[in-house]
Amino acid sequence: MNLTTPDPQNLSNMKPGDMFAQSGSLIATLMFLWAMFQQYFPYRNYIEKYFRRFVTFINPYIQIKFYELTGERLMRSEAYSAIENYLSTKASTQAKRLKADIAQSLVLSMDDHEEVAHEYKGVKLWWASGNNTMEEQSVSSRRCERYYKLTFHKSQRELIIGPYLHQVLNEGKAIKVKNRQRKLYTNSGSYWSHVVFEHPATFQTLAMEAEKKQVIIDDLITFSKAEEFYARIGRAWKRGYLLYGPPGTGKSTMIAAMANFLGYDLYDLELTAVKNNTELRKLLIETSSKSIIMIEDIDCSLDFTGQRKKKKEKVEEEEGKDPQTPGKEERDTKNSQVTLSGLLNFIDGLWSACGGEKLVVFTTNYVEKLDPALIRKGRMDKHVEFSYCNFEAFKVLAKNYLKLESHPLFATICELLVETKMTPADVAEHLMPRNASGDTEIQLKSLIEALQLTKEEARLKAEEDAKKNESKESER
Ligand SMILES: Nc1ncnc2c1ncn2[C@@H]1O[C@H](COP(=O)(O)OP(=O)(O)OP(=O)(O)O)[C@@H](O)[C@H]1O
Ligand SMILES: [Mg+2]
Repeated sequence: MNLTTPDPQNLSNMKPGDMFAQSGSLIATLMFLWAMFQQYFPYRNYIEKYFRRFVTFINPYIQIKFYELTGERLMRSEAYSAIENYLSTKASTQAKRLKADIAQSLVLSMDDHEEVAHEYKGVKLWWASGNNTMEEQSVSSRRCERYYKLTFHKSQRELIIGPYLHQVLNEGKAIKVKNRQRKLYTNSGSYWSHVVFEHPATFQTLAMEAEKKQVIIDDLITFSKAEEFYARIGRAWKRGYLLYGPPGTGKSTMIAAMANFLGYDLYDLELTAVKNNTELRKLLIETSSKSIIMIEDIDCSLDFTGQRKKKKEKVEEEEGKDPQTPGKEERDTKNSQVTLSGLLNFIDGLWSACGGEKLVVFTTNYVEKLDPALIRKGRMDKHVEFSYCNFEAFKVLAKNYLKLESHPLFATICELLVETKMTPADVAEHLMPRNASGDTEIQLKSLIEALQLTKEEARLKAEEDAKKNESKESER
């Protein structure tokens, strides 16, 4: 037998196969002898135990197997799928046989019985994929038990089992979140149903001052990385946003951009369809982590305090209407008994912490109508005002819609936007393509005309209001 001693310096970075080759296939010989032994020796079970102990003793490598299915109910193991995702980014450059799947984009992972080598902090380790075909006991069928096997030198045990595996699992989970198909949930009663979320809005295409946008982006990044911070200060990992401003100024568009930016799912909660606080709690417990829960037009979702109802009845009486006849808003909300305290409980109660990493976003056209308890800091941490289109927002729209960075007509538009209130939605409408020729001047001129018209209308209205005020004062 030709036995060579491996260099101890390189021992821990040597592939197990190379190591055995260098040691003159000692183990292969032992295995052969063992096979012979098994066949002819009657006390093989007893000896097998000692033989395995001996092999383990002389083998300097540790192997860890991560099986795909775990538990009595054979659920897919989280560790397995995290490793699969982690290796999909690392292995696709090394492995020769890959499996392909499509989530948000093409995802490649190692095929069965492939092996790739890695290095972590100068230490070599090997990942291999494999499967065992198992006979099912209860059902007369076979199932395939997939696994990933990690091999490393036993001198590196602490480094690999500790920091390395921690990194693999975390990175793998993050890749999974990035690659998954995100969902848009809506509730009918106390049940969520979902479709694939495919809104194309991004912060880049959102017409808003660059500085204001950056503040929001930074806030979102800080939030998404603050798991440890929230745990340390003992607060649920969630953040409340209140977006307010006139219709068509981009509140809903911004929520879609936030979801795309963070890679979160979106839950569009229709409060008027929720019967009571119990149903609300059920719905909210079912929301997953890494999600945005949005409640649009919160001011007209529910009659939270009763005060508003009284106020409204008073106004209707003043206007000579019968307060008993329900308006549209009331008809919508009368089936719902969700209360303000029910909603507040959800925002800062115990079960809002379930799952963690959630944004709660409210939108309204009338921030002044909201109950102060609902929007105080700590509940709605960040208030973002959406306003009429200014020149900076217009330039974003012109770039998106017309691919224009500048144009001689921009100066006129800039002047008009200072004097006129037009929403980004209306501006965008004028920038939509009008003809196949792609002549952008047509859109810009159409916008200028609309701005001039709006300006004139506003001037006439202001004159009319002034006259009314004058006549009221002269009456007094
Ligand atoms: N700031 C913006 N940036 C880019 N597009 C915008 C912006 N504001 C409005 N739009 C365009 O106008 C349309 C309507 O905007 P959006 O639904 O976001 O308004 P909103 O503020 O949510 O209105 P509402 O208060 O009525 O719900 C969007 O589809 C988008 O194309
Ligand atoms: Mg909206």
